[in-house]
This record gives sequence, structure tokens and C-alpha cells, in this order.
Amino acid sequence: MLTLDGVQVSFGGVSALKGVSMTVSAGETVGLVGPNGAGKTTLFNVISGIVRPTAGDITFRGHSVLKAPEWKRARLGIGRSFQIARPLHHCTVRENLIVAQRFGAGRVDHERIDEILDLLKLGHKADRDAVSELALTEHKALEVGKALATNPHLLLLDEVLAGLETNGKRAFMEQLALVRDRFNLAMVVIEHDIPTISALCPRVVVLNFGEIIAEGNPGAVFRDPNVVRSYTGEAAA
Ligand SMILES: Nc1ncnc2c1ncn2[C@@H]1O[C@H](COP(=O)(O)OP(=O)(O)OP(=O)(O)O)[C@@H](O)[C@H]1O
Repeated sequence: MLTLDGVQVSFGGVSALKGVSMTVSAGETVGLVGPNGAGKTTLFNVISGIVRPTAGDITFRGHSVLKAPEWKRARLGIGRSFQIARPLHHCTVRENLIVAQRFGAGRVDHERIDEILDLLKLGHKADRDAVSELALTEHKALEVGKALATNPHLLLLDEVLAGLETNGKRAFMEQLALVRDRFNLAMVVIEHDIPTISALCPRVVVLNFGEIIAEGNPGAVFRDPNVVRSYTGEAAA
């Protein structure tokens, strides 16, 4: 479904991505991990069209999307959440979903919005103010809901579980798995918590200093000495 081929991104003198190549298949859930500053969010920005790569290609469902702006990639089926949730002020939860859907899908489908509200347990807050009347988990659910409202085939989730305690993470993860199965989504999930990512993602990709240093099943990847070193900051052997 998604193929990255030699993707590079530079910000002035900083090489944020140094030739990243990876694939995500239809229906697959991939964990994206790595230390702070590894390039994870930049990878999402480059896939969703916020940042242009300095080299490389990105194909989605068989076509290069390099020249497609952000809104067009959303309409092709690339949906994403942001690390810092920014709901629209003075708008209800439902209105936030409607605006996201207009942007990403080009039309409003009230049935889908009701279904998203229901799946994410936001139905009772649908007509409440999205900034001032939501609990932390509900803010996170709305951030996922906005991405889902765009009718994606691929959902990129940037640390949506951060800040939740263990039980909250587990419950939210179960909701994500339900949503994935209901809408037949491929997902790439950025998350720092190893037990969480291991439970949700059969395959994990590890970035460090803008390069993929390991990928595979979580059990093997998190035992890989290079991965352990990247987290502890020790020099490679
Ligand atoms: N707009 C920008 N301008 C300049 N440098 C940037 C910009 N965005 C990211 N960087 C740099 O690119 C590198 C990768 O950053 P990125 O945010 O992608 O890492 P990350 O893995 O998502 O980190 P974290 O886990 O802390 O969110 C860092 O060195 C960062 O400072």
C-alpha cells in the first residue's frame, strides 16, 4: 500500500531522514519507534505531505504522491493524527469531525461520523465543546476521530497513547484495534512504550538518527543490541 524509497529530508544542516526505505501492506499495523529526535514525526510529515523530501520517492496504492499536496494525499486515503492535539476552538466534538471530513474526504457523511463517535466512545460528548469539556482520553479519541473522519486507508498515529496510564493505554489500544478492523485500515503507530507497541504491532521499525536500524517482530527487535544501544545512548560496537 505504502512504499518509501530512499527518502531523505534535510532541515538546513540537519539530516532528519537519511535514505529511509520501507513498506506498509494493506491491513498491516506497524510500530515506529526510536529515541527522541530519531526522525519519526518527520517521517509522518513527509508521508502526509507537510514536508517535502530532498530525495527519494513515496508511492501510495501504486502511484507516486511526491507532487500531491497535503489535502490531496488525505483524499487519496492517508490520514494522520498530530502529536499535539489541536481541536478547533468554539466548536463541538461533532463539528471538529465534520471539518476534518470536509478537508480529507471532500464531503460530509453523517453516518460515518456517528459511527466514529460511537466506536471512540465520544457519543455522549458529541455536542460538547471540544476544547474545554473533554477528559484526556477523550481528547486523544477526538484526535484519532478527526483522522478517521477523512476516510483513510492508511492511518498514521503520532504518540496518541502518550500520557495515559497503563490501564488507559490498554483500553485505548483495544479501541484502536476495533477501529482498524472495522474500517480495514493499515496503521503506522509511533509510541515509546514497548509493551504497548509489542501488543498492538506484529512488526516494528526502529529509527535512529534518521536511519532504520532494525525491523521485524517486536520480541526480536527489542532484544537487538543495536536497538538497546540506541536507547541507552551507548556507541555502537
Ligand atoms: N522544522 C524543522 N526544522 C529544523 N529541524 C527540524 C524540524 N523538524 C524536525 N527537525 C529536526 O529533525 C530531527 C528529527 O526530528 P523528529 O521530530 O522527526 O524526531 P522524532 O523521532 O519524532 O522525535 P520525538 O520522539 O522527540 O518526537 C531532529 O533533529 C529535529 O530537531
